[in-house]
Amino acid sequence: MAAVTWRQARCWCPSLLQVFRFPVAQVHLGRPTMRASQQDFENAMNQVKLLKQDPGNQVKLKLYALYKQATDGPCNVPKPGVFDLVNKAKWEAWNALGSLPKETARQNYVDLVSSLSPSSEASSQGTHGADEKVQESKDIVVSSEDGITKIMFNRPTKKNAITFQMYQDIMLALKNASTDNSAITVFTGAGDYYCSGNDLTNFTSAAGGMEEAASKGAVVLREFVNSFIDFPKPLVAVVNGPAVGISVTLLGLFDAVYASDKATFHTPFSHLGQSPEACSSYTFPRIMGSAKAAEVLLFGKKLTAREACAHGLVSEVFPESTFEKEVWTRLRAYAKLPPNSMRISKELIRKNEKEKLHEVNAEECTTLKARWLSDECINAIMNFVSRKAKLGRPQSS
Ligand SMILES: CCCCCCCCCCC/C=C/C(=O)SCCNC(=O)CCNC(=O)[C@H](O)C(C)(C)COP(=O)(O)OP(=O)(O)OC[C@H]1O[C@@H](n2cnc3c(N)ncnc32)[C@H](O)[C@@H]1OP(=O)(O)O
Repeated sequence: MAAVTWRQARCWCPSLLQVFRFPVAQVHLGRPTMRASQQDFENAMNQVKLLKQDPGNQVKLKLYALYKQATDGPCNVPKPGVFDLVNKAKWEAWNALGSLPKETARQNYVDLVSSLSPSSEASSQGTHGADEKVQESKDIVVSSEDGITKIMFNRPTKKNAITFQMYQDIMLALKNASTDNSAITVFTGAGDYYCSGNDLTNFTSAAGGMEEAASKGAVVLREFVNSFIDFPKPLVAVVNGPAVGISVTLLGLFDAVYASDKATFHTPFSHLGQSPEACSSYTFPRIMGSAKAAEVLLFGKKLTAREACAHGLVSEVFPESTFEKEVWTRLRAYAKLPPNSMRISKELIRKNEKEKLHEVNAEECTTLKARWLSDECINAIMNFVSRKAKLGRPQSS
């Protein structure tokens, strides 16, 4: 329906940039709380007016929606009538942003404009077309095809362990995916593992002392998990092999989890002298019940894919031989569903617990920061780094 309306709108009004008339003078912004300042935002608005090439109606609608969200907040004006095609298309684009915070909308607006400017045309952030690589980074590969943005852990020689840079790349990928043309976003892993969790050398290789690394780690982790809590589109994990640590706990924030029958789910936090993250101290007991969650989070009990499915963490398990084919066929069909409807439904599902999730995330990060400085954790990491310990092997003291 939306596509038809938009096509009609294009015929009726070829120059939507004029129709949208970005009202620079009417901007009243609060104190910026994220990275894009008011000045960045205003600069971006001016940059839009200087664009040499028409960015296309889709992009203009997106700009309009982000601008309105950043300045007025969520759309709460009545929907224009069916024959008011242009305003209806604009309203729909704005309304689709749901409760996206003003600061995030402002940041996304600035990012979108910067991706349109000539200087960044050749940069890593491309426009999001079919089967297109949309983000170049060594260990996180982002591509877009058939309405699906795929974010792939791509460090198979290290079992896709997540480095500091990969945390940053994933946050950027999620931010881009939240406003690109795709309907759903999918995480998967390259090679035999889905992901072996946090790279245990993140802390040992960090510049500065442990104290500094722990403080930085807590900030990065909080921001990283927030980007999953706030992600507005359906988020799906295609778990192609074993998953460890944070790659497991994050699954509690996904909308669907499809697993190969060779996947396993392991959260060895006590073995590592650490504590749960990614809101799992809240999501896991809710998903699997407190008794099973305790086994998994306190005692590090590894779940098979079928066990994880029986306990509600996994949506469905597929035989390894047909896993990729079956799952991607299904996802391509899901990606054809009306995207606004999916976003709105997700928002309804998440709305009542978003605040709670942010609260839990903050508390888990504070707890982890202290854990990272504990002897238990430092010894466990040093044991791994010096190859004395690996999951499943007894730890030396
Ligand atoms: C400035 C600070 C910034 C910090 C940024 C934020 C921090 C947020 C932290 C959030 C908290 C997260 C917690 C977790 O995720 S806890 C879980 C951590 N993961 C592990 O404990 C797994 C450790 N790995 C293993 O036990 C085994 O490698 C594994 C069972 C996964 C596989 O064993 P296998 O025998 O099949 O393979 P190898 O051991 O030979 O592995 C191949 C190579 O990969 C390296 N590897 C694997 N996993 C990790 C890892 N998690 N971290 C670092 N390196 C890893 C392994 O060392 C091998 O490398 P080499 O070939 O060079 O020896």
